[in-house]
Amino acid sequence: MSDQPQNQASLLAEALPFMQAYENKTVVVKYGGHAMGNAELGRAFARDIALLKQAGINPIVVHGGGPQIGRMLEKMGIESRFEHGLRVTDERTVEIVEMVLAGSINKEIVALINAEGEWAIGLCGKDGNMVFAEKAKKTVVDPDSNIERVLDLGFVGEPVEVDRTLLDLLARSEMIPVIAPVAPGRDGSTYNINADTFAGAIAGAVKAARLLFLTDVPGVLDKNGQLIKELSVSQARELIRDGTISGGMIPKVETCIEAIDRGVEGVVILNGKVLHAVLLELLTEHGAGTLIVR
Ligand SMILES: Nc1ncnc2c1ncn2[C@@H]1O[C@H](COP(=O)(O)OP(=O)(O)O)[C@@H](O)[C@H]1O
Ligand SMILES: CC(=O)N[C@@H](CCC(=O)OP(=O)(O)O)C(=O)O
Repeated sequence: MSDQPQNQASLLAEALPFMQAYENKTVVVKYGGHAMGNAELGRAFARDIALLKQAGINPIVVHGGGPQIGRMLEKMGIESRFEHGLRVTDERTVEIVEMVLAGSINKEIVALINAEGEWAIGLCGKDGNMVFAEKAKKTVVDPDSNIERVLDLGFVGEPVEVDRTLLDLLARSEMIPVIAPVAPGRDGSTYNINADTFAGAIAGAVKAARLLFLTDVPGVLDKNGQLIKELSVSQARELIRDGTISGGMIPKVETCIEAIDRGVEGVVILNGKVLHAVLLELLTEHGAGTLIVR
């Protein structure tokens, strides 16, 4: 029976080689807005992050909050509009985005990790000059006419500079950074950055051993809704082109490709609605989800 003490101890012992492999390495965990919202899952996520830190691994949490921003915008009577998986962000919207992401959601996650006895610190790209952004220059090809057009997404940014000074300092401390995907521009504006893109930039800058994307689906699904366990960069590009990968999965997969190009060792998209998804993926044989490889 799995609840026998020896079985529980065996499970713990199974983690040892994985802990050794990740010791002193950085793992960036992107906690998506769709994976949040359930108290038990939230506590399990926080405990996983706390356990990684205790095991001598360096976790960095980057969080999203798309659905939560959507709900707040709705309350304020502002319509949400997405293009290519990115929220079209005007001046009023960016204020709300910053309030929801760097305010309430960020502090909720910090509180959850601290409740597990650790020292989380809530940040956004503005803190410690960590991330600077520029207005996103997204182009899309219209599938009917094959003509390329530039999207004007307002205050949507792309990270262009990441300074790892603060992150390196925190890695040597007891602190666990929890980062909201909002960053300043050199032009003085505040930019709303897709949390996947932001996590990829952070993971690339610190040369993370692993970048995990916790979302609300088991991974990348094929046309028949079946999980694709491993996906090469060229296969992933084809699935975006033919529309199998759509919506919020597009920036996620594009980020995976860029992160691999920047030297991140492994990138996994997995279901954050599974209890202890992070520990299962990193410290057991039972990793699930889609692994993106070169
Ligand atoms: N091929 C695909 N495989 C899996 N999910 C997909 C695919 N294409 C589109 N999606 C959508 O992408 C969503 C995940 O992205 P997103 O909504 O941005 O999540 P998160 O908030 O976790 O970042 C899934 O819930 C699903 O609706
Ligand atoms: C530009 C852009 O789209 N920004 C996102 C930022 C939050 C996010 O990415 O949250 P999830 O990871 O939960 O989707 C937004 O405004 O919704």
